[in-house]
Amino acid sequence: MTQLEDLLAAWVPRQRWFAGKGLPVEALRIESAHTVLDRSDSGGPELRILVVAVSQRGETARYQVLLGLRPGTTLDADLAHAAMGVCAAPGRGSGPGSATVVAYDAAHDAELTSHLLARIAADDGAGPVGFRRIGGAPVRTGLRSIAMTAEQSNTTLVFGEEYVLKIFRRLWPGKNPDLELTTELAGSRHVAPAHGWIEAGVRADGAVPEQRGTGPAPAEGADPRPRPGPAVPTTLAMLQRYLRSATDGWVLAATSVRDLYGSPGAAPEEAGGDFSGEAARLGAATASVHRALARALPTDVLAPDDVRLLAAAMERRLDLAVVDVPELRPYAAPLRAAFQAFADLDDPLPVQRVHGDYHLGQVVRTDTGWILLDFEGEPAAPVEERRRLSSPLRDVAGMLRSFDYAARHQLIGHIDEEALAGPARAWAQLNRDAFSAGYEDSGGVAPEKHQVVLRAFEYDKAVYEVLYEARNRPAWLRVPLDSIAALAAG
Ligand SMILES: Nc1ncnc2c1ncn2[C@@H]1O[C@H](COP(=O)(O)OP(=O)(O)O)[C@@H](O)[C@H]1O
Ligand SMILES: O=P(O)(O)O[C@H]1O[C@H](CO)[C@@H](O[C@H]2O[C@H](CO)[C@@H](O)[C@H](O)[C@H]2O)[C@H](O)[C@H]1O
Repeated sequence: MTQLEDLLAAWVPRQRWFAGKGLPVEALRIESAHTVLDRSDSGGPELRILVVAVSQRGETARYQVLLGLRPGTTLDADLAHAAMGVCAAPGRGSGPGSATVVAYDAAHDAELTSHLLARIAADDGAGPVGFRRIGGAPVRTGLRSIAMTAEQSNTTLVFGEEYVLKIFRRLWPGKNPDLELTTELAGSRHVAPAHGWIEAGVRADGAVPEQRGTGPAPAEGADPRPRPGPAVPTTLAMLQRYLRSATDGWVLAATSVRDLYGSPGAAPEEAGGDFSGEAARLGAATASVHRALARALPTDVLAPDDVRLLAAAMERRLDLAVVDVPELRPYAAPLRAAFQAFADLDDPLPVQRVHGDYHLGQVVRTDTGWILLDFEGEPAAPVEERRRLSSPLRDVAGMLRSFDYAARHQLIGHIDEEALAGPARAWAQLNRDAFSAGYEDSGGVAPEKHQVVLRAFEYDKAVYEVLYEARNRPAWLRVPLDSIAALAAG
């Protein structure tokens, strides 16, 4: 490993966006490095876009790192928190007398990120990294960026009060579904318009060389790891309009819950921060986006045999989750029964492109209504799976789970936990019902008429959440586990 790879091997696994938490890193390698800016000749900074391949449990995942390099051994105080460490200037030899640089996360360096915006504005598609602008409207440049501090799977930079640049961290070859669906939904009043993107060739893993079963025996000494396949044009970042008046749906819902918990004896619809009107409007916005997706992109109807395969995949995910999170084991039987009931329905299932990771943190309330964000799908799922057509009820189930999350998460460690369990249930039920009614009234299917399908999707999401929390926020593991326990009991 180079000195820089050593620094990255210590830094990458500590980042919020690193998806492989909890598993040892077997190897880390810089797979490609693209120079966006090089002022090193005059003692200035460099900006490089790195694709870093990280191997864990024999599988390779690729991550994007915006690498800043500055000469010397220290950074100014405003960048110190972004430092990875000191190394010999990469690519310029490491012998005596070679230059020493500080490597750091350039997402925090507004001087460097301004070049990303300028290149998108110039629609500069000439080099190995394509900077593309959407449509004829100019993109404003010269704006300073600030990295958002939200708990995120990616990194979002806010430029002035005009744009956000979402830097995709885990890279999957091809067009990112967030860019794909956001551009397909251009014109929807529930989606923030995209203004451009950045892309570069990223390798996918090819086939594993050795053949099992009937294939020819592997050559002696053959490397059993998957060989990198050809480079595929891959989205690295998306530029989108910044929604100035946006308030996170999660924050609004959590405020309403807090208000209820602070009003002993009040019913959720009577407490000052009643959220049910917003929940109904959110249901309507969701139905509107589902309709727009169905108009713009292919739809299909799954035959009962394919529905059974879907249910079997849910069971498989459960089996894997039980191995990683043994606390799930007591509920495995009722979860399995729900998936089986879905398989036994013997009904065709209409499918289309959907959001795929729908929850209150993916929607913001603006002065013009609810806006849906982040059409990337579940960050941990392979991209082919995330592009697959699915039932819109999957998104409905995701949001219903989120009402449950909003109601329960403040119970953890609350001194009145027992007394508040009832109000928490009532809050979740009121908002689940309001969302479902808004969804149906705006032309979506009636969720309550599809209980078996909905329950299977809700359980599947809850199993995903158990794994997500175990890996990312163990203190929250109780939230989905308690929901599963309650669902299983009812
Ligand atoms: N266009 C935007 N305008 C204002 N805030 C935004 C915008 N896009 C994202 N955000 C904020 O950033 C948060 C994270 O964005 P998201 O796209 O969900 O990133 P991630 O996939 O990393 O979770 C959102 O919950 C929202 O609060
Ligand atoms: O927003 P992301 O794409 O990063 O989604 C991941 O992280 C979410 C948490 O930030 C996680 O959502 C879970 O917690 C939310 C509250 O923080 C809650 O609203 C959701 O209902 C719950 O699923 C999401 O599952 C994960 O993919």
